[in-house]
Amino acid sequence: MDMEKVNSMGFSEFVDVFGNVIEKCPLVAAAVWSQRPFSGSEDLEKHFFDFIDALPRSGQEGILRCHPDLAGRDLQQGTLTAESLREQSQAGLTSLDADDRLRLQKLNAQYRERFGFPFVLAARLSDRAEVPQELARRLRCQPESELRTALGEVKKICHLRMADLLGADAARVEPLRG
Ligand SMILES: NC(=O)N[C@H]1NC(=O)NC1=O
Repeated sequence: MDMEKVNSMGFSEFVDVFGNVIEKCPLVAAAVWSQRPFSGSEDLEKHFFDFIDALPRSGQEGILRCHPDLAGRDLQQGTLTAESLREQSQAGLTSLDADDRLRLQKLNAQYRERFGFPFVLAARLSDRAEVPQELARRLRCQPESELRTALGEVKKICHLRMADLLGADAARVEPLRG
């Protein structure tokens, strides 16, 4: 999909296409639509990131809370979004044995108890061995820095989902840097 096509989208189509680049937060796409035209994929992405950065802490925590746990209840119940299922599957989290699943669920619960929001990690950039290690490491971080880390992961997830939607066409319209 090229940027000309993106810039020509009406509101409903834009929200349909980009509504889940931030998990279960179509409001972000709804707000970004009014910023068009976009000069390229980086510009489009920057509007999503700027919106998140400008939110008060309660809004940023709200975005984190829209994310399903990794290897959690939504996966067991088959209620993940298509994007999240694909990401968790790529990281090998859909084929954990019962012990590993329980271990991750306990760590997820400890994390939520400590920080008040779920552990968020770009699963496609990780794997089933790394996820619990990273979770255990981040459990020891300070709340302020952990909020920033978690939002950084939301942005990585957004970047990858956007790249899936835009493909190479959008990259081609980016200005060359010399
Ligand atoms: N909890 C959490 O990180 N969930 C997200 N991570 C990811 O890659 N996809 C998700 O849904």
